[in-house]
Amino acid sequence: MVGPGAPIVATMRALLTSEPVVWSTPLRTRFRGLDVRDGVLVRGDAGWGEISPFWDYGARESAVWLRAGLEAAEEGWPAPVRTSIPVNVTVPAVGPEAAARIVRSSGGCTTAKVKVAEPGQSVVEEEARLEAVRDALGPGGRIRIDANGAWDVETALARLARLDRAAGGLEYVEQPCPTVEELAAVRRRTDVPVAADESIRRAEDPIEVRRLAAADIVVLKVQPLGGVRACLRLAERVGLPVVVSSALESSVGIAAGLALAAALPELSYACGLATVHLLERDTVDEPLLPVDGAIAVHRPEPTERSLAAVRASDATAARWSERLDAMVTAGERA
Ligand SMILES: O=C(O)CCC(=O)C1=CC=C[C@@H](O)[C@@H]1C(=O)O
Ligand SMILES: [Mg+2]
Repeated sequence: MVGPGAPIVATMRALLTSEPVVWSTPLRTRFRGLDVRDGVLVRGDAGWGEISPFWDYGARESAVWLRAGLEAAEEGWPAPVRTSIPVNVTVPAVGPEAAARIVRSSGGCTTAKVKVAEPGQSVVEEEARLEAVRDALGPGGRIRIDANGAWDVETALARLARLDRAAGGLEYVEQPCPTVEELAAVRRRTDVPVAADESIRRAEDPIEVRRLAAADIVVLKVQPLGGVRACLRLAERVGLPVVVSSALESSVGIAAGLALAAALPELSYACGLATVHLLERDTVDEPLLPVDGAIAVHRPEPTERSLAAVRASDATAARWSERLDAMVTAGERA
């Protein structure tokens, strides 16, 4: 992982004195073990940037997220080559009725990404979720699943056979196993394409995925990878098709994901950027949600009113203030 460089650290200090806004909202559905999402917004000459590393990320890893927020606020993003980004609906590890409802109210998405391998759930529950999603999408829809690295190779192969059948065909499986070597082993033994997520965003060397032929597709997330430009460079080096996905940000952070998806020279898969519906409240008045299965590339501005609706408690604000300090310090040391 690369840390922020020296010039960025100076900018950071300057920005952090300009009153970051700390926001917080409950989630509508528990996701990634979370019931609440919170973070910081900073404003610079180029607009608003979001800094919202998950709480289980340490200061050094979070310093990379900080750099993405500063890029948004201070520099802005490279010119777009498209104006609209096709997106998937994200289906958390919910029961079949809720899964179908989420797909039907997704704003016209024809691709669904379904969470599997939730602790405590059985493969039978996963099959029921996938069957319900297929029914709701119809035969022309695409279904991808995300196991967040929960399986070993043999479990992955056994689950993929069953889940591929239940889904009526899988577009791909995201991060079936934790390591790059295991991803490569799964890929050699299944026809279901493999996408790398954690093996890119939490790896010491993301290019390992390419070197070991471990994936057909890479998932890129702007904040954990340090910004739109860093992701564009990585996409070029890794040389595989890209799916831009969110880190469950508010619309300010999602706008950076849209900017990346809009600037990539090629984009052949729907992106995982339709996650604002998972949040009960948003940092802008008009959230970045899909219409006809796509989100228009733009950058909504928070307003006084929208920020008042998500303003965090004093206790949460104090925790973030301490955390930002730790991130800056970790960034300076990197
Ligand atoms: O890709 C999507 O459809 C939405 C984003 C998403 O699934 C995730 C966002 C943030 C944290 C992750 O656990 C999760 C993922 O693993 O891809
Ligand atoms: Mg993932």
